[in-house]
Amino acid sequence: MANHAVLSNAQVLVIDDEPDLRTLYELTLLREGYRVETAGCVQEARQLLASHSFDVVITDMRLPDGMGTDILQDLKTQQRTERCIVITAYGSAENAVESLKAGAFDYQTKPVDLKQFRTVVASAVQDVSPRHAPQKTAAGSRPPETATRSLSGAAALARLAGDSASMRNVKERIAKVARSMAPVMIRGESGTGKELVAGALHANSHRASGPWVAVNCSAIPENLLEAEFFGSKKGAYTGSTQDRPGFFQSASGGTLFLDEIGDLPLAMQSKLLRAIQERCVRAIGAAQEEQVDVRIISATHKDLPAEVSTGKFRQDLYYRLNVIDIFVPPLRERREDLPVLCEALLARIAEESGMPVPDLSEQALQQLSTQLLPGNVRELENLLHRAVALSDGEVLQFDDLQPSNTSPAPLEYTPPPTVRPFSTEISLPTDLQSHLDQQERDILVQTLKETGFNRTVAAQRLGLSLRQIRYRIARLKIDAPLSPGESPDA
Ligand SMILES: Nc1ncnc2c1ncn2[C@@H]1O[C@H](COP(=O)(O)OP(=O)(O)OP(=O)(O)O)[C@@H](O)[C@H]1O
Repeated sequence: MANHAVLSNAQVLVIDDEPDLRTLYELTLLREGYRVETAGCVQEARQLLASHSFDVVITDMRLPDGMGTDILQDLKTQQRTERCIVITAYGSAENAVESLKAGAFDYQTKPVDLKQFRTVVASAVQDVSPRHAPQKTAAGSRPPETATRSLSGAAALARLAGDSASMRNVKERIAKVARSMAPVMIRGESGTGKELVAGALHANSHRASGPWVAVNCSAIPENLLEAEFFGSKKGAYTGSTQDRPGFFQSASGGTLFLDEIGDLPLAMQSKLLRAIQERCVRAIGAAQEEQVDVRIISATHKDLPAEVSTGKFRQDLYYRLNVIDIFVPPLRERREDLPVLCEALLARIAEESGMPVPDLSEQALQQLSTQLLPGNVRELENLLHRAVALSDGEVLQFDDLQPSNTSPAPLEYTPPPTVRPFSTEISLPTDLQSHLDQQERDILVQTLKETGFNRTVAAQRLGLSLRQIRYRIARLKIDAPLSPGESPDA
């Protein structure tokens, strides 16, 4: 019986040169309620595609007059909306990866498992189903379901603040690859926003209404990894009183985000590879394997090719996960994003704490731009959080902002004009506050002496207001005579 009655008029094109297989696929799809047409070679397929559009195209990789990737290429250059599923020979990982890179929605390996085949076609059809949904809206406008979905996808992209060329690239790439099944690997330093990128990929995919399961691989004790990933059955080990789904089962129909993938131990890497290749997992204590339909997005701050070459990361798993690669640049390479990032982060902080959005003065922004921020956007967020918590007015100050010298200055860092980065080679004081107080006192005393103890002129020289310099003189207990005409309690 068809599971997808509502989508029953979806049109599928099957391309395979083996008549038996063609018939098998055709019958399977007809029983699901789809309308099916078939072709035995590239040329025949092109004729059908030229005559009308389909929802899904399923093509064998090797065809008598060309390759399945030729069809993919056609669809791409003609900017057609058909989702393409490529069927590759068993064990031919390169072909599978190649077709995903070329824009295939998904692939299946031979011999095709019909249950899996139906699931994959159903997700591909669902992805394009709005065209077939009852058109309740005005011609040209989107049916409600798609509108909501694309809105949340757009919102997820908008959450990624930044207008620099590199961030625009990242966003374009997200929009481009979100809707395929291809695994994506996100690289970037800690705190650059990799998880936000992963979330935007999910929100813009056809799985947006499915589950989103984010896992920090480095946070799970090694002996629990298998149970956490693949689940466990009741009684599988002492104390397991009920069946527990693993990450794969929980993410079924959605996206599994594997953060810090580089920290996964080798033994677990092999198990993960198998699960990805076979699309099956076996819960601990289970007799049977179960099929899982998840899209994998992984992230790492490590140099995984280097880990591969030292044998710490499996090369085959690396290739499986890294079909599509997205690099999130560090903040120091997109300093121009600082103002809009601050604005977005402050708006978020204010919303979370139910307070009005504080203003960031030019001066405060200047102060921030002197920071190296090796912790990237997370560090910036923490600084802003602190400033908001400590500020008493609506305009933020960073009175005690210190140079970030916790990690070496990156070589390619170019400071913005007029702002000098702090040297990382200063000798570090043991008591920072008294060290800074002493420096401030020396500067004030020297300026006061040079201006004949005229506080107004000294303040002007140092870019302070009269009130500020008076406050500092008092705080640092500087013994300065009053300037002529100045009242002691002014
Ligand atoms: N472009 C951005 N716009 C707005 N907020 C951002 C942006 N990039 C990162 N953030 C915020 O910075 C914090 C860190 O981001 P995220 O957790 O995505 O980084 P990450 O690269 O995954 O870090 P890690 O490698 O340490 O897991 C989050 O609170 C996130 O919301």
